[in-house]
Amino acid sequence: MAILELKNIRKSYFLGKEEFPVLKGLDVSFDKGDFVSILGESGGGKSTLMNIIGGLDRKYDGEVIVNGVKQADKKEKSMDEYRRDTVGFIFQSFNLVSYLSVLDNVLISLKMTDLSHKDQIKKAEELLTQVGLIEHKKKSPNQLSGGQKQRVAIARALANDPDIIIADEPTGALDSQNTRDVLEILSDIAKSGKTVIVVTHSQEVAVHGTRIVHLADGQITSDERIKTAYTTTETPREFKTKSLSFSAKSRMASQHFLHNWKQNLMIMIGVAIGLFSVMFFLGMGNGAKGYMNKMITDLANPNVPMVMKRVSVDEKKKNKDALADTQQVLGTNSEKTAISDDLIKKVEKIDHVKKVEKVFDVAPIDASVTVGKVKEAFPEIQTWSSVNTASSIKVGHKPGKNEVVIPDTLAKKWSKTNWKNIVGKTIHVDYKLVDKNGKPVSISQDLKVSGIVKGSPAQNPLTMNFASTSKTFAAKNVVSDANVIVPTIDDSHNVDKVIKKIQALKTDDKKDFVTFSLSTVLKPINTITSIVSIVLALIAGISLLVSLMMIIATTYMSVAERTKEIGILRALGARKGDIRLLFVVETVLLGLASAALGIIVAFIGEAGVNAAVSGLLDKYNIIQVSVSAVLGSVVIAIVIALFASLMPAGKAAKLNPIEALSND
Ligand SMILES: Nc1ncnc2c1ncn2[C@@H]1O[C@H](COP(=O)(O)OP(=O)(O)OP(=O)(O)O)[C@@H](O)[C@H]1O
Repeated sequence: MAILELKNIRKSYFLGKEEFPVLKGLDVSFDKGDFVSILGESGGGKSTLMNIIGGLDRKYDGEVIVNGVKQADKKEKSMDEYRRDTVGFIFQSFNLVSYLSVLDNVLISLKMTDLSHKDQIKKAEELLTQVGLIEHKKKSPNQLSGGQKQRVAIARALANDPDIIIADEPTGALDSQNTRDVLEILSDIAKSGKTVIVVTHSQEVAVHGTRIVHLADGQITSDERIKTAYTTTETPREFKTKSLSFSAKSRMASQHFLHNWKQNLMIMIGVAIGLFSVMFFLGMGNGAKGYMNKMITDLANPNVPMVMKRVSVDEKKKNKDALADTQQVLGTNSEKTAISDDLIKKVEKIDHVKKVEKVFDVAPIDASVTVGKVKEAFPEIQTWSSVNTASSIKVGHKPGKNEVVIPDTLAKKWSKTNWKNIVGKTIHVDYKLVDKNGKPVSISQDLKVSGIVKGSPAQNPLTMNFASTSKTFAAKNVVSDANVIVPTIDDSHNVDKVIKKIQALKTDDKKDFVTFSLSTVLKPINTITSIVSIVLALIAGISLLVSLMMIIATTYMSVAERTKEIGILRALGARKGDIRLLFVVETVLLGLASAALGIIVAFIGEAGVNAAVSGLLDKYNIIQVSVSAVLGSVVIAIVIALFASLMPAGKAAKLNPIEALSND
């Protein structure tokens, strides 16, 4: 039975509206085991006929019947399957894929089968043994002679065990010895029961076969049988063909990526610089924000607000301005700023408030502190509360009964070298306050130093214990109610909520309190730092647009360079989508490699800059590249790569396989 029948095949090319008929109602059929040579004058339509037989051309009239089954729908998908399953191509110019080894070239076809990877390699090696090239399997095509290249191409054409082998001038580029070798192999293929159809101008080739068909003016003009077709007992194919798997495509993409490493490295450096800059500036923003927060929170707890009596009579004044009014009189007018227990209870009742501590913040008159032989003035007395952080104490602990925490510069007045030893020693303080009758009273106290904080007595308060200070004040008829209260809030997320409620508390329609919270000071600082670092990162990100253009341009170039390869893959049965994905995967690989490089450089830069400025910033890491910035840069790289590959990969997929194959 004929394996292939062509009935009334008509094919015309059109230039504009003008029709150029090439095949004009051609009828021919081919048997199993036949070695058919198609001869004819140049331009007679031989290649056109081969493209139809090979399933590369779908635009013709007439019927192609394969194994008794009419090629009915001629849809792209069924033609891909047909090429993969039924035909094997051999070209005059070999058409091997230059960046793949001899073995990998044969494997392309085998990757479109359901054989295991191990069996695919076994089969490829058997085929290379069959064509006498097994010892050359690791070579690249450009390390082979013309005859060897054609034998690799034959092995590749045979790999998926097709019924029909189509060869377009297979010996056209070979010397006589190689021509003889190739013809022998083609005869053997026919003897194995396959149909070999060869287009040739050479009489030597033609007489080697079993049948010679002449084509002229779009018709078969003669059909001469030289020998009977070879007969063999059919051995059924031991595998099925299938489309190229994702892993096979990924492997090919990575092979080309590595082959093209120099060009890819240049692009990677470009993209990596952009990604590095974005990560670096965001990391600098994080670091700067963190450093400023640390500086401030080392001094006081930002989640603990300070609450003071509102003295302003103007109810419309915002908290910020009313706070300034209170602060003007806070240290000196204890009557006006004293907070009664009833008011404290109001704060205690607010949701999320765990406890309320009482604090004095007073600015005494004629205040001096005597440390050993040195007497120093000091501006302010405060009492310890949760506002003060334990970490602010460099040596010692918070003040207990009749104890005081002093600034370190004062401790250094006592002893330059052994200043820490002042902890546990007693110092003397003298100051004046105004009592309840408005009369100045002198207070003189001996206090034990319990701890040392950073600062100077000219600017920093002496920090005492509330209970004992309150007692001292009461003994001198000085107002002993706190003038500051410090609520502790259960969770930092509730701070703003509680502050708002405190600001809204009223007695006789007049607001009770003003508040001061470091978190409100930190907020604008953090916002500004974030904005600056994001703007810098965005400016750096512009370079990523340049990278995007660079990848688009190089992928287009790559499609142009690899047009022939695309044609070969399509001829072997790869689908449009396979071609698209090959380019997309390779570009995504490029994106990922760029991201990896960018991340490495960002971490090196981070470590370098942090080490360089560590001395200036108390060992604080001013560059802090975050995990989200790292993950973000990977995502950006992938998105850029996908976006950049979209158009070029689409173009590659749309290439007409016939035109792609004839590309020089
Ligand atoms: N894509 C095309 N568009 C228009 N005309 C075409 C196209 N491809 C082929 N032709 C024309 O169709 C005719 C047959 O071409 P074909 O390549 O099939 O001839 P051939 O017999 O294989 O020639 P050769 O022996 O020189 O390879 C030629 O006149 C050619 O110019």
